[in-house]
Amino acid sequence: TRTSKPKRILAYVEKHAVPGDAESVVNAIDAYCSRVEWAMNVGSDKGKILDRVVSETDPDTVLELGTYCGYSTVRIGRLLRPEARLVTIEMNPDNAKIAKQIIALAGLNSKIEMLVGSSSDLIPQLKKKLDMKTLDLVFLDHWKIFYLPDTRCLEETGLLHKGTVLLADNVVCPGTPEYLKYIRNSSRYRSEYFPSRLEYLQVEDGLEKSVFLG
Ligand SMILES: Cc1ncnc2c1ncn2[C@@H]1O[C@H](/C=C/CNC(=O)c2cc(-c3ccc(F)cc3)cc(O)c2O)[C@@H](O)[C@H]1O
Ligand SMILES: [Mg+2]
Repeated sequence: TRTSKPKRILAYVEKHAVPGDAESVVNAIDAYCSRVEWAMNVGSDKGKILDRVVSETDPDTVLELGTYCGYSTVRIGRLLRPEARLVTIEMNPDNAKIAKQIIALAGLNSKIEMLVGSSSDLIPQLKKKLDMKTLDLVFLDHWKIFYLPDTRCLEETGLLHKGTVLLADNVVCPGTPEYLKYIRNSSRYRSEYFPSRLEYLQVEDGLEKSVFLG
């Protein structure tokens, strides 16, 4: 069937990345999306901030909302300890299929589990399904209107603990106004904005890091 952008990204990664080398997978996607066609990966500028937050948090359990092609999934997974676990949720089965192959190529299958479905359906099941005690880090990068309802759901299902870090992409572009208004005004979070650039462009964007205070 006709190719899609995720399929073209996978083809480029298969050609240019080194199997088992997660760094080369990240670099291959960045090379393709900066030279050939733009794609909504967190990218290397915001990716460096993501790397620092992941390393400082040193999480045992990570939840990613919105896998897309798996760029940030691999970016996060490559920094996790062997016993750490990353669950990534993706509702588009075509994207999930591509991302699974990219994650496998990066050699990260042992640390990463992908759930195919809507986050609003799957978050309530996380607690029992994966024996998820609580989450140490959540990376929000799915449709921007879902950031707030999913955060509320995470609170209500008891998946957040004192110190859980929420890291949200695109709080400037495309923007997540309702989420920012809630999280910055809530006494249950301490938030910090990290200014950066929209992936592969010179447009302002940034990440919002919010620590749950319990
Ligand atoms: C509730 C639910 N459940 C499960 N999967 C879900 C889900 N909601 C979405 N997904 C999945 O996640 C990805 C979608 C990501 C959405 N990201 C963006 O829209 C985005 C857009 C830009 C952008 C910036 C400037 C422009 F001019 C145009 C676009 C940049 C970005 O970084 C983005 O992340 C996609 O794979 C979708 O299936
Ligand atoms: Mg994004």
